Amino acid sequence: MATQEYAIIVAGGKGSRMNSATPKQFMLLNGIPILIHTINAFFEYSDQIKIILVLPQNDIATWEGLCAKYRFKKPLQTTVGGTSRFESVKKGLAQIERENGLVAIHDGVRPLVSPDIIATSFKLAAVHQSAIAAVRLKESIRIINQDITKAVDRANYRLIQTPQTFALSLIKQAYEIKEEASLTDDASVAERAGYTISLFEGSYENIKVTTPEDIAVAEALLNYRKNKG
Ligand SMILES: Nc1ccn([C@@H]2O[C@H](COP(=O)(O)OP(=O)(O)OP(=O)(O)O)[C@@H](O)[C@H]2O)c(=O)n1
Ligand SMILES: C[C@](O)(CO)[C@H](O)COP(=O)(O)O
Repeated sequence: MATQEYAIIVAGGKGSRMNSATPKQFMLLNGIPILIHTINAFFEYSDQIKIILVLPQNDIATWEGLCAKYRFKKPLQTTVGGTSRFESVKKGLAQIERENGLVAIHDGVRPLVSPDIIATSFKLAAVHQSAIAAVRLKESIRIINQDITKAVDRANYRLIQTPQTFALSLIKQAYEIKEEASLTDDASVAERAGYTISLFEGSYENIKVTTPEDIAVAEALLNYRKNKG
């Protein structure tokens, strides 16, 4: 691996939409915490990758317990997150001293990311400076303006996922901009900072575990994968 590859796995959120006492990144899928599935996918992609894991301040002890139980091939660097995803990513980036290399920023709660998707994101980011996983819409959509709704062409839209992989210098510079609520992902931050965004085909399996039914969907997808072989 000529270029150093990093992954920032953001798991610093509270999971308020999940309505669970346990933050969703620590909830179990087939008996294994969501975050462990996510980390394993990155180590399956490469054992040379440097992982920076962003955690909630209150869950460091939970994490230490998981480390003792799951014993990763390589050590991970950890840091405490902030009050928004933007702040958590920024804190993750601050852990990387180098300016050259590539970094995949990934939601800790997307446990079904595949090593292939991670590999594609690094390959494309090496060429285009950014590589953002995205999927086509499977349903019709309408735009809403007060009481009036209007059909729009779904072919003009994409659902955006992570990993969102960038040249390190680009994304470090981009994250110097002021935070705004509309900047919900890293591509929005890079775009606001003036950079062009490159998309690539993500996967419908790469769901974000957000609300309670997503746990059942994620487990079903894990089993689907296992049976597919
Ligand atoms: N302050 C935050 C907020 C979010 N995240 C991470 O960003 C990813 C995507 O965010 P989301 O699904 O919105 O997670 P939460 O913020 O935890 O959920 P909610 O919005 O329902 O509270 C998650 O892996 C989450 O842990 C983070 O690292 N730090
Ligand atoms: C980063 C992200 O997962 C891309 O789809 C998404 O923007 C996070 O949004 P959320 O509202 O914070 O879950």
